[in-house]
Amino acid sequence: MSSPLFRTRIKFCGMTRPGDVRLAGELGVDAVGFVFAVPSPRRLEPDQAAAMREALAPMVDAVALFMNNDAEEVRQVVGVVRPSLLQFHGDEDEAFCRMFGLPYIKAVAMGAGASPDPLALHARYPSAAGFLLDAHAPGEAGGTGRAFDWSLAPRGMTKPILVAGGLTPDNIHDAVLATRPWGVDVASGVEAPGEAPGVKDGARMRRFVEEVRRADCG
Ligand SMILES: O=C(O)c1ccccc1NCC(=O)[C@H](O)[C@H](O)COP(=O)(O)O
Repeated sequence: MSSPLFRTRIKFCGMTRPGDVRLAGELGVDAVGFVFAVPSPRRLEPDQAAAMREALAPMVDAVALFMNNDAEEVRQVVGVVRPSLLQFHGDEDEAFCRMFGLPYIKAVAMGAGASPDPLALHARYPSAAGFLLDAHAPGEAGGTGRAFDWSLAPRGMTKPILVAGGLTPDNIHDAVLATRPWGVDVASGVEAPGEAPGVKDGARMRRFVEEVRRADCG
């Protein structure tokens, strides 16, 4: 997608500290993600995420991320955290994804050379607000720091596409130019080296945003 007025949306995922959430807003990031997927090292309890939501600037989306969580847990998170968007990474079907009455993004596994058919995706999830192309293989968790082959990103998707997986300040410029997505999503690529997963690095966050904006001008 390119137009003089277009800007690539940015989501920082797997936030675990209020200060990182605050900085994301100041940097002009469009959305932050709170992870409730059981296998994730970035997993939060609902009340932790609710506390971090308080640090969120106005007009920045709070996204709640799930992977095969049961409906009761999703409902509890929706009630306590009040996300504006849901993101599903598991085997959830259309009926499950839509039952919470919020817009949702469905993650699509791009690992192991997968090359999904856009028509089939739209047919399977007609109510999805968009799709997130992530580098993990089917059945695996995200947040791996691995990239997928961007040339396999499906073309001709009519709904917004987010590209994710292994994005960093060093490769995001090329990733945006290669895929021209609606948005990009990053977890480990803006984290502080040597720190626990979820601990973001202010300088990396800033440089990531700068590089996306540079690509938007290209
Ligand atoms: O981030 C996680 O720990 C995670 C766990 C289980 C399912 C999904 C998860 N993250 C999803 C995301 O949206 C990440 O931003 C995406 O996978 C990219 O991660 P990274 O390669 O670390 O930038």
